[in-house]
Amino acid sequence: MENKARLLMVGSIQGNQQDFVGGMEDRGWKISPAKDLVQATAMLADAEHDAGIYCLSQGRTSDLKAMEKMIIHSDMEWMALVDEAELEDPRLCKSLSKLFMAFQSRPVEIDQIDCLMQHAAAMKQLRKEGSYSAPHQEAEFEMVGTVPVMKKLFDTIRRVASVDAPVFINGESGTGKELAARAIHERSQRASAPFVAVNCGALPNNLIQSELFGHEKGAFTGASQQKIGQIEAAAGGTLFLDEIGDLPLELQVNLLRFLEEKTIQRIGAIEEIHVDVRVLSATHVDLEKAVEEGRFREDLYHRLNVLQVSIPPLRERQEDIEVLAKFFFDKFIEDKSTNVRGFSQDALTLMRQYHWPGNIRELINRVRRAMVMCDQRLIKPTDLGLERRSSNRSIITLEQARNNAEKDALISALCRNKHNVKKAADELGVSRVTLYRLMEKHELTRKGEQTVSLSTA
Ligand SMILES: Nc1ncnc2c1ncn2[C@@H]1O[C@H](COP(=O)(O)OP(=O)(O)OP(=O)(O)O)[C@@H](O)[C@H]1O
Repeated sequence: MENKARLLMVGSIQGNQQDFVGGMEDRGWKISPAKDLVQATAMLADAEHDAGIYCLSQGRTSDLKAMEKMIIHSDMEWMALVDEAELEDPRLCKSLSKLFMAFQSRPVEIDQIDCLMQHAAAMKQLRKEGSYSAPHQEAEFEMVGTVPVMKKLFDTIRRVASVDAPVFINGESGTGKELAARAIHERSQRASAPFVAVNCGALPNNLIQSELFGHEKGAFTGASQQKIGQIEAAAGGTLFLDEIGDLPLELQVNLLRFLEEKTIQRIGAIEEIHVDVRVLSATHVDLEKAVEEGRFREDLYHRLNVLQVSIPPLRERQEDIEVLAKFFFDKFIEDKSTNVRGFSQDALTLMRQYHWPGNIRELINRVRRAMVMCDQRLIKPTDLGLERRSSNRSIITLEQARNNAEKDALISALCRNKHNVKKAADELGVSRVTLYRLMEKHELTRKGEQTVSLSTA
């Protein structure tokens, strides 16, 4: 009896309720009947249920808001039982399509209800297993990636973390440079000391000196207090200088001196202070070009660029787009009461085709937006607010278009089949050997069984 799946039944089927309950129990269900929403909410708080059936009673559509609230918070799938006439109410139809996995018009079809509710219970089970198999997703500073280039990046991060030399991180805006810097710090011997990030491009020139080096009381007009600079604040730990290319030339000299001598002088101070800090820096501009053009000191460039970490743009990590989108979806679903269950195939295809100029930061915002905009169970392309690639990308040849389509089809089949090559090949109607050849052609990973992630928490 205890192992029976639990079905919460709200309201009355308006037929022979006893027969229905008996029939469902014969089919292996344990029914918890609730006469109204208040009782149902209390029962949900009291015990875990596997699925729900909501019996609407005519003239009670005023309860829609309360019903929506209960269903959204219930963490399981529901079906509705309605009278044909009720389907004429557009508000009710909207709620049905948004909140329920299915509905049935009276009179009841018990076998069909049993079948639907079994699907519902299976979905709940699947979600539960999914969340248990990915405990790493709770880590605080976490980099998700499955493609070979990301695995290489994780390996580089691990290696540079174990050495105490300056690291130069380069990558487009929003690719994860700061996250990589934190990952290096968290994995280094300095992990228990502070990690201080300074965006050199965000501060006006006259403030950067005092921000980095600090000042003494009365050092300049307005310096009413002594101020510890960010370099000193990072003592013993790591200083991350983002947008280093924006550092004014006169400050580049001071930074170079600090890197060479490991001492700083607060503005207005006489003595020098020894500070032990590891410097990581990053830029999304071409620093070599800045050196050539005389905007960045060559000696400082070489000082900062002892070890390098390069982060590829998202559009070059096509296989990761879906993984990341789902990763952020799962993350946000925890803090939002939403009935959205995931992405439609069309939305996933569009995401793979999109150019992602803002990289992962943009992906995060698109997923957030889509979860708010979505009024159905699966996110649609329009919810993402992305333009089709064809409208904002350059002209491509027919061969490139074929190649792109082929790659998209491979990625979709592999993702759908959890990287089981045999199943993906069957689905695509090719042999395993052909699929391997095509994967090699498109540089797709063979061992994508699990998401590789670098967790620094
Ligand atoms: N591989 C990844 N896995 C999960 N989240 C990521 C990954 N890379 C970046 N992010 C997230 O994307 C966002 C942008 O990352 P981050 O700020 O590190 O980028 P950035 O390259 O430093 O950006 P900018 O150039 O604008 O300073 C952050 O919320 C970060 O947590």
